[in-house]
Amino acid sequence: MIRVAVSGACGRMGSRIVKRITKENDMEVVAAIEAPNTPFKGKDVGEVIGIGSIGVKVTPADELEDILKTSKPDVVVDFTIADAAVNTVEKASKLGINLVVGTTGFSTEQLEKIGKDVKEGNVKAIIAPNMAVGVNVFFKVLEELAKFLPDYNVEIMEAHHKHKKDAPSGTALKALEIISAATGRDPDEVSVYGRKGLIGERSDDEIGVHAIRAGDIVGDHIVLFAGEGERLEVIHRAHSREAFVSGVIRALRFIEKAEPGRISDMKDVLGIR
Ligand SMILES: NC(=O)c1ccc[n+]([C@@H]2O[C@H](COP(=O)([O-])OP(=O)(O)OC[C@H]3O[C@@H](n4cnc5c(N)ncnc54)[C@H](O)[C@@H]3O)[C@@H](O)[C@H]2O)c1
Ligand SMILES: O=C(O)C1=N[C@H](C(=O)O)CCC1
Repeated sequence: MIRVAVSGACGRMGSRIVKRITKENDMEVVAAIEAPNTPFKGKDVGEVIGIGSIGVKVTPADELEDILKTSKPDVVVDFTIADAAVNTVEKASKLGINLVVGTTGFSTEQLEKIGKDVKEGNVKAIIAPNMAVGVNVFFKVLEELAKFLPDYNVEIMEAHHKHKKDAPSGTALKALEIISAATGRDPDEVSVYGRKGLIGERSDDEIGVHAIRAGDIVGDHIVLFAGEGERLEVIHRAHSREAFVSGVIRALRFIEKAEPGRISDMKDVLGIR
């Protein structure tokens, strides 16, 4: 039985992850962590998220270390916000607890600290900005297309719900990273985030990245490769957050096989080379 602690347990993703785990026969929720000021402290997380009591109470994040020591999870799943996830990784790594992290919006420095903590703790960690199987195939398609179309102009567009706090999406940034690497470009040099004013002609090297926030859009990503007289558009549309949750469940079943001390991603989980 895989013992799972969920951080962000009452959020859009965390609540769906808790709900799904309760339906699986090889895993169980042993801790539900929420924001330090959560109004749900001490309440049964199942009742909070509307599935009925599951016998696990909501714990505020300032008690994270204690609840990890007492609940003894095999894995901590984090779908929170960047600052919180950095703390989750630090505390879990020090306690030798494996990690599945879906949170996005990390700074470069935060990603470096996460990598350092995972290495020092020699824990197994699966960290991915998008856990949907289709998106990770989409990433592979982008890598191959970029190699065949190095001279085409690339624009990356993403659309998410109005509640999303970070922009552009972690998925869009990963697409930028993949295409840049496949075409020998430095993403920090070529990325252009939106455009406004008398900006002059577009350089061929630049990669546009554009974020739309509206309504209840679950998650759309469109990447276009535009050349002379034609363009290719690769599109992924998430219809439901269940696409991400299914990826989390796959990651939870994979993690025992992951390499300790390094950050694995969904390519490792899905066997995509
Ligand atoms: N990797 C993926 O497949 C994937 C899919 C969806 C969302 N995400 C990312 O997951 C994150 C959460 O998305 P969401 O839509 O669930 O957001 P959300 O705001 O609905 O949920 C976040 C939850 O974290 C809680 N929280 C805040 N600070 C905390 C702390 N210090 N400790 C514990 N919990 C804390 C909040 O109270 C909230 O309940 C975002 O970064 C988003 O980009 C990733
Ligand atoms: O709902 C969100 O927030 C999502 N964020 C991920 C990202 O930032 O790439 C993708 C899935 C949805």
